[in-house]
Amino acid sequence: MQSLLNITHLQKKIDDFQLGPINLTIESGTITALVGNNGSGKSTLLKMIMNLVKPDQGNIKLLDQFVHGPGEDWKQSVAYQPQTIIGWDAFNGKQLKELISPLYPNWSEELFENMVHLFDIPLNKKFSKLSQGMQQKLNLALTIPRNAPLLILDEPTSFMDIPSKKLLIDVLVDWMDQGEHAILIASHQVEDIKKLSDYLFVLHDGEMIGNYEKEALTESYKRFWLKDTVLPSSKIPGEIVRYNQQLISNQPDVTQQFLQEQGIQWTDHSAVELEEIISLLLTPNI
Ligand SMILES: Nc1ncnc2c1ncn2[C@@H]1O[C@H](COP(=O)(O)OP(=O)(O)OP(=O)(O)O)[C@@H](O)[C@H]1O
Repeated sequence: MQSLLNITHLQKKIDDFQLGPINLTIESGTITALVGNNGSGKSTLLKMIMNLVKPDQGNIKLLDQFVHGPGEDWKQSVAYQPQTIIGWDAFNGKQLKELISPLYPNWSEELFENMVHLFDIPLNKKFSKLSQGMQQKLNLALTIPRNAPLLILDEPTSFMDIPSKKLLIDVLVDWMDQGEHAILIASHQVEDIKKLSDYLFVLHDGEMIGNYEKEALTESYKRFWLKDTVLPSSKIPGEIVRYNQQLISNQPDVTQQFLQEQGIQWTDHSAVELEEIISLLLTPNI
């Protein structure tokens, strides 16, 4: 099967910051959350996919076309919402829609109008006069209806109020049901990641930590509540972290076997919240 996005051995150095090597494949029908600490390279990676930043090494293919090659047909396969938009300030929403919509053959006027109504976006106000949250909403209403196979969103909800964030999740889930689509979304919002994503692509200080299937990731972490026993000072197999009588493991079966063998008793074990798992992945030196 042909992948929608294929990134291989991608590397970029900016001053003393090293991004990659990165390998990532995205298939149609999936949502990938791009998760990382501040300055980990999320926006830089998205800009490289959009050919706005040149990689030092590696390749990016969108529907089998090299993004950094001579052709530009790949641009029809992707809709991108950057964190900040330059050049829109002097235009109102209606004018922006008239400028943008003819560029996209699959543009859905119906979806645009629905989003304007849902988010109560004033189309006659200049972009520069809108609040930051309203700018994000208009930006989304001008991006999602392009109906490109791959939708790339860079922190789309950072200024949006809580009800609007929930509405956007519904819009994106509906949009995924409407055709052969995929989403790559950079986000620090745990709710977005929890509710939307099938995969979590995790970056830490430019290094690729992994691309995890969300359900498998959450199932692989367990918290053991230990009885009042003295634990060995060395790391227990599977141990990620321990605090007081709690031990978090990402290989619960191995940990459980070790505890049994050592006669270390525990009263219970429970699931670990995705938010805590992400924090643990992003603090690899604990
Ligand atoms: N134009 C630039 N000039 C110099 N350094 C840059 C430039 N763009 C990015 N960087 C550096 O690259 C690194 C990654 O930045 P990037 O914006 O990609 O991170 P991020 O993961 O999106 O961060 P955040 O979560 O804070 O939005 C940072 O160290 C940043 O300072």
